[in-house]
Amino acid sequence: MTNSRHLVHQSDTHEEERYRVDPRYGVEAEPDGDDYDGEQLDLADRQSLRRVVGLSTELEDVSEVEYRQLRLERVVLVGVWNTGTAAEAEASLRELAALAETAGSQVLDGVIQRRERPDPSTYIGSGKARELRDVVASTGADTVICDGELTPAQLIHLEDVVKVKVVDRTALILDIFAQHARSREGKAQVALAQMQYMLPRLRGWGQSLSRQMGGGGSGGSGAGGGGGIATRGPGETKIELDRRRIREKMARTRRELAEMGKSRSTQRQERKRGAVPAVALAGYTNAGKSSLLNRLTGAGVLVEDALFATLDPTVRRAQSSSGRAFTIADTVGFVRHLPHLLIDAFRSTLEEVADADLLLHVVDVSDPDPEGQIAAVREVLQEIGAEKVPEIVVLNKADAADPQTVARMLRREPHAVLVSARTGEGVDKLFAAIEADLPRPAVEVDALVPYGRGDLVARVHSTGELLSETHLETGTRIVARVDATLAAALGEFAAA
Ligand SMILES: Nc1nc2c(ncn2[C@@H]2O[C@H](COP(=O)(O)OP(=O)(O)OP(=O)(O)O)[C@@H](O)[C@H]2O)c(=O)[nH]1
Ligand SMILES: [Mg+2]
Repeated sequence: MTNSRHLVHQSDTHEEERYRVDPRYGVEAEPDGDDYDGEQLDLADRQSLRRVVGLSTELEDVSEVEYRQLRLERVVLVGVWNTGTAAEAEASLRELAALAETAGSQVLDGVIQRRERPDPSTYIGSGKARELRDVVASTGADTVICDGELTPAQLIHLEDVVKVKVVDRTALILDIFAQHARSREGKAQVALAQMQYMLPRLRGWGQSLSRQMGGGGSGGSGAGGGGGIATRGPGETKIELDRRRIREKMARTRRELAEMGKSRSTQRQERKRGAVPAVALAGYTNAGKSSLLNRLTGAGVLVEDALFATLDPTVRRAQSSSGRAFTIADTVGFVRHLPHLLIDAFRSTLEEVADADLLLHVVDVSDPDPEGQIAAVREVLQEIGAEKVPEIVVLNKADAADPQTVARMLRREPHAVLVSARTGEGVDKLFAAIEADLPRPAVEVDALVPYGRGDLVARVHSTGELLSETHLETGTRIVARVDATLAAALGEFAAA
């Protein structure tokens, strides 16, 4: 079907979805009597869904179409369990609860349903949806959060039954990211993901446009079911405008991000040219990446017992035990079912990880299911093309971990180092492991450097791998592995 208003109008009685328009337009979509009777809320009920416009200030000027704001809500969680064990389903819902709390919500209750696959219409099926409505009513919740990604139609149908707003995991994670983004790049990345999320949902609402005239919102021109060009009302123009403005803003944001990505990659190239190896921290959210960065470098990076505390990559300099310099980058944490549009939006940040010489994959070993976290992180690593980067598994929070879990993890991940960023335990071993795994500079040199060229000796110390150093009468005899640039600089002093 084409995108034409006209066609949409003609076929809209067959559409499954219902459509909404911001009540402030005065053109709240009218139920189409034929199709939607039983499920339709009346206008008052609809408005009692307490819709709030705009997910973040960033988006407010983009679109005035309604959006499901999450902050400070009283929520009930609902999950559909179709694979894995009951314990896994529960763990997933507990994580959803932690995410909801991170977003500022108060979790009142959680419901899990076993189904082959989510119900195409209401996600949990109509019977369960009615049960959920009772839970919502008895707890006084104002929001339901589903542990998955729902289609716009599922969200709307479920809302009609439970009579409060329904959001999905993707929207929740987007909201957390929006609250936490600080840098210009981070904000732009989140805004892009939010706009992408909104666009298909806008289309649904936009399709009610043909009813807007008949709905009386624009002064009752009386077009009724007539259709055709004449039915295009101001509301329609407005939605079209919103949609176009979102697309334009998305294009603009993409261009800005591309620019920022370019300067980030230039910086990275420069670091590369300086032959300073790049180490990146990666891992599940709340695993302790920022704490570890602070331990390794003394950097004052925000540490918080919250999911997704870090969204902006921080790059710091550090030194291995033998004095070799390397950079170390903190990054955004990963989570199960990280929305794809976020991975896309954060691609340039995540390139920091894919381009690293060495990954420190930080795992919270005090978690009941560290294996699940590792699997989720590796899935994302693969998606961003970082699966070939050498990796050290860092089992963090040793101080709080169950010894049996630790033993199990050490057996499972032989190339792992057990540490506690909190107590400092194991950090020396981690430094030694990093040292051993840093890429070896390419060229072996043997040079007699005159005492006047202490700068070259210092460069060998900080960027090369020193094999031997002897102080002779005429200068310092150095045998070392260094990168090509430094090898060239040392060329004129090559020992015979
Ligand atoms: N007991 C214990 N707690 C730790 C340790 N390391 C970090 N934590 C705590 O774990 C929580 C998360 O730490 P962060 O360093 O913010 O974790 P992160 O991986 O950077 O998290 P995000 O940026 O949110 O993805 C904080 O409350 C830390 O104090 C540790 O070794 N032991
Ligand atoms: Mg962090």
